[in-house]
Amino acid sequence: MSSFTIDPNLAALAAIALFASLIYFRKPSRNPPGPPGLPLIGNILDFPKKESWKGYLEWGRQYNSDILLMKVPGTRFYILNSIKVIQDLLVKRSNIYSNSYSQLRSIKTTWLIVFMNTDERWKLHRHLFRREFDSIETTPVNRSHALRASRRLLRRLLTTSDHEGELRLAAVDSILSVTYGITPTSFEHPFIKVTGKINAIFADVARGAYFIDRFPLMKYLPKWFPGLAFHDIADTAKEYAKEVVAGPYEEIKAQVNNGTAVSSVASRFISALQDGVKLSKEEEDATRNVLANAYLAGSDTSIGVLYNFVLAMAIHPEVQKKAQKELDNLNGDHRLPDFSDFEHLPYLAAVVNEVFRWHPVTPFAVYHVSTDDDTYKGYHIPKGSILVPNAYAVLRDENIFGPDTDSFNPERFMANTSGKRAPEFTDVDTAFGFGRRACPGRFIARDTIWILAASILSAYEISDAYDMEGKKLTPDSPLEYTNAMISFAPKFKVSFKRRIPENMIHDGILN
Ligand code: HEM
Repeated sequence: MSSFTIDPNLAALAAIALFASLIYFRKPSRNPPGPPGLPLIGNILDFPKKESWKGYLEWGRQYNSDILLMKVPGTRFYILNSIKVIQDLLVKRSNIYSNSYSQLRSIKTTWLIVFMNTDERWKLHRHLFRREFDSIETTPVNRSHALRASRRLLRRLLTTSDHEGELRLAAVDSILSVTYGITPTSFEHPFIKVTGKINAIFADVARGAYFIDRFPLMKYLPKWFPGLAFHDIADTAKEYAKEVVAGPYEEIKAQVNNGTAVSSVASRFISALQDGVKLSKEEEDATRNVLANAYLAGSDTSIGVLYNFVLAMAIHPEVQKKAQKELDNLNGDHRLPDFSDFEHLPYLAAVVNEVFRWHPVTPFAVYHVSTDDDTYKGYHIPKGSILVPNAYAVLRDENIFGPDTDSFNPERFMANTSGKRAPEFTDVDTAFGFGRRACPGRFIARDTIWILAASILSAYEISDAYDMEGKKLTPDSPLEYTNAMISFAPKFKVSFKRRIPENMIHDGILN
């Protein structure tokens, strides 16, 4: 029998040669294009200072790519500039692209859904959100609150000169009525005050976190290090957070006990508990959180959209008149609109869609973080990368929404003569984020904005938009929106002129 032996030295050499050739011939992992940046600090100095979404869209054109890379030491930001790349990654591969990104996590905002990672606890919160804000049982009650809030706004507009304040109050009124049955008459309401303080703190922390975004290694430095004072502010936020989550909940519990509670998400929940429905501690905590989250996530966003609506109407009187004609043809001067009118007002629906599209209040939706290494179009995307979906870029895409997407034109959402709608998407879901994390409040958000828009247009004519320097605003006026996660129009003033008998507005108040 012949024996075959391998020289161990030769075998080792062959293994090394094979390994080296694998490394040598391995396809180099490519990066998407993007601004080159500087050694050591990468792209830290490149991030646009104003309306970043426009800058990213411009770079996309310049580098002829719908995916861009911005590197800072320790972190990679992938800018996603088209619906295709957003759907390919955040929707089709949502199993690895759905974690949230937040430096605020360092301040233990564990009750904020938007900053939770996609674990079982997050799923429970999303489930409760869906049940309370998007179900056949709850929608009619929620809508009745939004309707009442819109009627209260009409009455306040009769006498006020602070239109901006009244619009803010209306958005807050609607969301607080739905969640807690609370109808605030001013911003002095304690709950609004404490959430205002929390929001201010988040803004401060986000500013502090700005440096951490760009120098992630800073998070390992001690608290006393200059620039990290936000850690202390964060401790205060924790105290306020307790008030936001527990305060109104206890108030409604007392009302349920003494029989004065108005039907709301909170009162339904507390009544069910008292009727013997058994819940785990996690479920009870999650419900309390959902209530507070609805207010925090839903108020500033709704306020921003409402301002955009009023601004668009003031600078586009022809659009306003067309929507009013549609409303007048349906109800004339005999009644104010309600949700039963929705199907009969297609132009108004198009106006509301166009408001969400024209200047999205969340131009980047919310950043997502990847939980695994991935390859896309030959590009390597390492675990822990930050994905920045440019919703603004999608909402300005002429292949989807038709020509001249910088202009405010509701017709783009109307069926054309062949019965086909112009845009590929017949609504603006894109304005509400992507994949598993898409906004769970979008149904109540749309309802709220729709009924406010229908009510305001029925009862008032909006005109004479001026900026704060007193310059008249027109469709051609440059409007610089705030460079923030929730982006607001520059401040402006308008006039509201009543167009229906005053008693109709008073009679429209519902108890
Ligand atoms: C008015 C217009 C609104 C806009 C434009 C808007 C937009 C968004 C966006 C873009 C996201 C992030 C989605 C993503 O990660 O991809 C989000 C998340 C969220 N929104 Fe809204 N939103 C609005 C109103 C509301 C309202 C009224 C509520 C509550 C009733 C609400 C509750 C939430 C919550 C809880 C999240 C976090 C979801 C999660 O992380 O899983 N939003 N919203």
